[in-house]
Amino acid sequence: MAAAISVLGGGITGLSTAWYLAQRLPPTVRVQLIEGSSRLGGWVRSEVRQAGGVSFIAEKGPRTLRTGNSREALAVLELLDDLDLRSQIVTASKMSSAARNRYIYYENELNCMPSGLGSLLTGIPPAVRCLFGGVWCDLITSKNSPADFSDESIHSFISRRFGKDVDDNLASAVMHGIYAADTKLLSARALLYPFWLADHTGSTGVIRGLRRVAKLSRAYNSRFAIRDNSEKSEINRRRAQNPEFWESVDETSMYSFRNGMQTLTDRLASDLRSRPNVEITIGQPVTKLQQSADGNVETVLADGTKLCANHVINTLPLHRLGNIFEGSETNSLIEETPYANVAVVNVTYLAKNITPVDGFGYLVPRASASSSKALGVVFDSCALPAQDANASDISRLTVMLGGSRFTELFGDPDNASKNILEDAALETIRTQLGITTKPADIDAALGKKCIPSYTVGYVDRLKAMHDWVKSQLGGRMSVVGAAYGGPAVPQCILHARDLVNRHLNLNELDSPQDITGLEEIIEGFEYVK
Ligand SMILES: C=Cc1c2[nH]c(c1C)Cc1[nH]c(c(CCC(=O)O)c1C)Cc1[nH]c(c(C)c1CCC(=O)O)Cc1[nH]c(c(C)c1C=C)C2
Repeated sequence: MAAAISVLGGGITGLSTAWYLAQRLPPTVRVQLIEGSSRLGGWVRSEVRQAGGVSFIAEKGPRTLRTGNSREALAVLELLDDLDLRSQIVTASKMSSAARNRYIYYENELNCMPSGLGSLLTGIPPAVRCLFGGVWCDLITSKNSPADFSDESIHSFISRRFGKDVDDNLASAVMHGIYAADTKLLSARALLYPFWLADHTGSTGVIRGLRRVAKLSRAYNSRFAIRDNSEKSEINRRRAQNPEFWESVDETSMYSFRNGMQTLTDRLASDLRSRPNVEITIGQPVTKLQQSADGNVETVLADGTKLCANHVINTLPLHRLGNIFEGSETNSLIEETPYANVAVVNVTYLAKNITPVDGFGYLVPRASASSSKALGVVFDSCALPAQDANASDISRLTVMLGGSRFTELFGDPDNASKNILEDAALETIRTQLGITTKPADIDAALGKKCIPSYTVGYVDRLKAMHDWVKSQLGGRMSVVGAAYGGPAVPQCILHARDLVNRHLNLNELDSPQDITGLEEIIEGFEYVK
């Protein structure tokens, strides 16, 4: 058999994994990308819609990317550079209202989050006041963690150190905006690691402990910070080649593309299609993964086709993994990781500046949950006005509904009614933003099981997953994606790039490599007291 690698899943992780492989492997090695649904791109979906004679974009999944000097932000920028997408970018400058004004819906008002110490001088909104008491609480409260514990919920951790209000008013809102999940379930160890470590490894409280912890969390931080001279010189080379682009990036706080985020996945897909060593199969879910008689990996598809490869890189979500390893025991990460259901309702008005305030949008904390079915609202037109170039007199908003309360509020996600979701979005806009105008367009889409929840015990379960992956298919499988290295688009892309580099550094893809893709993530959570 000629050398081949299979990549399972055609979302942003699968596409970028296949792209890095195709880019870096010799053309004699085939890359097989397999997607079960009828389209590539996964949760990244930018729909072009029309109303009142104008067309506009409705993002159904992630909608913006951040700039900055982190490895993940730079990995995306490098990828855009390679895909020649620089001219498609639309940006929000660091001085824009979208970059500076982010709100929390608290006590029936939009509370603007401080964007620096200066902004505190103009008044402290009610939602933020608990922070001062919270800091004081941490400074004066002696160590109060149980002697022997390995993890706790974010809610428990924050309440214990900073007071319950800091979670109820602020942290729960932030976690809604990232994971669409409840801090009572999410893991403090996994998601607030430096803070958790400061508390866990000392007796001085979290804030005083952070300085000491900088050393202990070096392995964790090294996942996010530019590592060595070769990474630095690569960025410098690109800066010298395209100085205007990189200087404009320095002024930017976030960006997307003129025609939405799908520009990125579409370009990855079209680039892959143009490569003779890449084969793409869509519309065929994987039903089974097994070792073939010659020791390689056989991917069995729904129509019975068997694709053989020397190695398989699995980007499928955890809830799809269990049933393709027939007869083999799975592990706790696969069995116990819940995924959030989020309804994304795009609402468009034929009027400019319809929101009472300018900004990125707002998040709803637990403290306001009883009066809100929404997790938050994004002011899309305000965040990236350049996306409305074809229709300057419109306002696009996105209402996010559901999360851990989806079933309680809207019933079984499998039977969720589009009308009920759209009505809930309009009610949110009317009661929270005071907008009573009829929209020109409204469209709800359900992201069923779209974001993995890193719940309490995640780090230990990740280690079990590492051992399990190693034991499968004779060491010829690795995993990558939103369930492991973080759910953000840049995290998925960076994880894919790091994994491909790790594989290629070993060189011999036709023998078992024993790389799981989880090594660095697990190392990040290790420390010596
Ligand atoms: C479909 C809804 C999503 C919610 N969270 C995510 C999605 C796709 C994933 C996500 N969102 C953010 C991050 C952190 C990384 C980052 O760039 O900051 C992740 C992993 C932050 C974020 N939250 C919202 C936006 C517009 C962004 C920027 C990145 C992006 O476009 O996804 C708004 C928002 N997202 C969700 C809710 C409930 C919400 C509320 C206003 C859930």
